[in-house]
Amino acid sequence: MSDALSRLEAVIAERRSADPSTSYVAKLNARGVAKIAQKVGEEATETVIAALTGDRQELVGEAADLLFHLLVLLGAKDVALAEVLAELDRREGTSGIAEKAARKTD
Ligand SMILES: N=c1c2ncn([C@@H]3O[C@H](COP(=O)(O)OP(=O)(O)OP(=O)(O)O)[C@@H](O)[C@H]3O)c2ncn1[C@@H]1O[C@H](COP(=O)(O)O)[C@@H](O)[C@H]1O
Repeated sequence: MSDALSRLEAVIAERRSADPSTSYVAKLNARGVAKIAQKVGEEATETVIAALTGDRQELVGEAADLLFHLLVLLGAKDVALAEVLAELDRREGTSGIAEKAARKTD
C-alpha cells in the first residue's frame, strides 16, 4: 500500500508547480494550505457518511479521496509520507491505550 502512496506523493510533488488550469494539485496549492486543509476535512466527513450510510464502493472512493487530499496537505506542509510511516512504525507493537497514556504525560 505504501508503494502506491509513495508514487502518488511523488506525482503530487511534481504537479505542485504545474499550471493550475490543467492540474488539480497545482490549483489546490495555489489556493493555499487553509483551502487544502478544508478539503481534507470535507473528504473526511464524506468518508464518515459513506461508512455510515453508503455502500462498500462509496466508502472505497471516499477513502481514496481522503488519502489523496491528505497527501496534498502533507506535501504543502513539507511533511514527507516517510515521516508519517515512521511514526506508525514507532507505534507498532505498542498498545493503543498505552500510547494514549504516554502522550498525556509528554
Ligand atoms: N488521486 C487524485 C485525485 N483524487 C481526487 N481528485 C480530484 O479531487 C477533486 C475532488 O472533487 P470535489 O468535487 O471535492 O472538488 P472540486 O469541486 O473539483 O474542487 P473544489 O472547488 O471543491 O476545491 C476532483 O476534481 C477530483 O478529480 C484527484 N485529483 C488528482 N489525483 C491524482 O493526482 C495526479 C495529478 O493530478 P493533476 O494535478 O490534476 O495533474 C493524478 O494523476 C491522480 O493520480
